[in-house]
Amino acid sequence: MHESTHENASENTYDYVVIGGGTAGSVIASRLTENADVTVAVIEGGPSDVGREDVLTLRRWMGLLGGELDYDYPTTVQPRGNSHIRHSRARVLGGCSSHNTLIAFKPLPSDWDEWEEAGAKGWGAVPMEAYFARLLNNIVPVDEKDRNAIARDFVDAAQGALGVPRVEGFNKKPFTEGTGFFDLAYHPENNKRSSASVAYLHPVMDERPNLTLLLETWAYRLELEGTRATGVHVRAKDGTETLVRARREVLLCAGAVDSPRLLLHSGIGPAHDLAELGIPVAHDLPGVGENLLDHPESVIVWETNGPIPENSAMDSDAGLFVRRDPEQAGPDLMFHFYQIPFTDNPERLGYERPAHGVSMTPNIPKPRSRGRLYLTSADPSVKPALDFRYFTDEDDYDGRTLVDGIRIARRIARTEPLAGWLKREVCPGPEVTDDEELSAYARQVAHTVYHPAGTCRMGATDDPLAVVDPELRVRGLDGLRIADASVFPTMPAVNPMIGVLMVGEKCAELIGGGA
Ligand SMILES: Cc1cc2nc3c(=O)[nH]c(=O)nc-3n(C[C@H](O)[C@H](O)[C@H](O)COP(=O)(O)OP(=O)(O)OC[C@H]3O[C@@H](n4cnc5c(N)ncnc54)[C@H](O)[C@@H]3O)c2cc1C
Repeated sequence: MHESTHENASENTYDYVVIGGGTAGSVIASRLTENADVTVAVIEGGPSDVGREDVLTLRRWMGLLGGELDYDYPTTVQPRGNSHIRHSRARVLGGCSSHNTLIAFKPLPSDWDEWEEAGAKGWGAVPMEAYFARLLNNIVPVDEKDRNAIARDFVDAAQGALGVPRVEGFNKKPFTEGTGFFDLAYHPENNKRSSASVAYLHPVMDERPNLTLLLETWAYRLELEGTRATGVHVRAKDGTETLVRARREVLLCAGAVDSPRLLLHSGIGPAHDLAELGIPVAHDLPGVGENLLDHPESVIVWETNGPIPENSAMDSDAGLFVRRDPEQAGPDLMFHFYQIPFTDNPERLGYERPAHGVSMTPNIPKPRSRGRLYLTSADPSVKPALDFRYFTDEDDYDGRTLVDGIRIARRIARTEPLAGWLKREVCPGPEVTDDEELSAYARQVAHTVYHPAGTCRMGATDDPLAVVDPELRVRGLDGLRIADASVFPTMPAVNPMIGVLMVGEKCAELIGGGA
């Protein structure tokens, strides 16, 4: 790794400038620098994760949320949802793959095919398969020693109650339903993360003089010359401001919140909104910040008869997919099973956290509500507004899905061998039974699975609301691609990180800079 001194223009010029050393950015920087003739600078807002046990130990993930390594974005008031949700976004090398739970699902064929139908030509299931095979992360099933007895009994009870298949290895073949332990990107022998940074940057960062990591450095405005992006203005930890230049391309990988945020502050976005804030319009691109997607979830909590065994990979190691509507191409309800009482949101409504307990968190794989990210100030240090418009879809599909989720969760809880562990339902509580009350509860305590996406969505070149074309190039500009969760045209039914890593792999190939 080369240390930059910010001294002069030639030192601050690289072939490629990657903004955001997160999940997708780590993949791209690593792949591009396989070619020793190519120079790459990574602008990363956070510090290195090297040697940081608090980051590298998967099971410590919850301790990172809301802390100094979290950008911690609030949501706007959600009239039909929970206005108190804080969206964790990691400020550290590896990005959210350095503080997430590393559940590793290859997106389903129907997810990719939906992208292709949305105008992302070349992103269908068949061509995308190759990128999964390339991933360097250690993707393995939850190890036997990490399989907690109550999680095993949850899987048995889910299978018994619903008749869904037991799945051992969710990535082996496409599924519509099933229950089992997840695949995780981790090293079971020491519970170490196999994040994007661990898998892609750690093995090479001290060895490649063509890779420069500018850590704790914040990108606040793109440099445009006419319609060409030529670099980015950054501020280092000590306050020094520099222009980092790209000879070939700028690659924006700052995530679903910060990629559109940086575009907007650079005058790239809906012209009317920018003008209202006094930001000079460089390029009118109405889709920037639109199509804000997420996987919303709710929670149902039980007190257990006694303590739960300690062993686990990360306290939510098993889950369940259900397809209520056989017309759907994939699952339409998903559950994480937590071996802990997850009462953060219910406590606001007066519920108490039991000493020992478990939770099921039903979520909506294909939510229909769409939100929007926008700026409220021309000051780049002011956080953008995130209006997810949770539970606002016309037919209340999203709200109804969570009600179904609570009912299904109760059926599983009544079924052995899980039933014998459970003392009582803490929240919403057995007395809450009618649809309206369940819906009100489910939405008030709603949480996020932390999957914001879609705010710079990919689409056909002539789609006026697409932000990037199928080669990830920002429409109407040169020298600028985006590769991260923001380019998702639609939400995969499964957890998105593997999809983001695959976007990174494909982006590196599109650039053609690899070895
Ligand atoms: C708590 C949590 C748990 C999750 N669990 C799972 C899971 O188990 N499985 C799963 O599939 N998905 C999970 N996810 C979602 C998944 O982690 C994300 O969708 C994915 O990692 C996003 O990758 P990205 O490349 O889009 O952005 P990120 O990984 O967030 O990368 C963005 C990077 O850009 C940097 N950055 C941003 N703005 C700037 C700027 N202006 N200047 C410089 N640097 C900047 C950030 O510091 C960060 O490193 C979880 C997310 C969270 C938060």
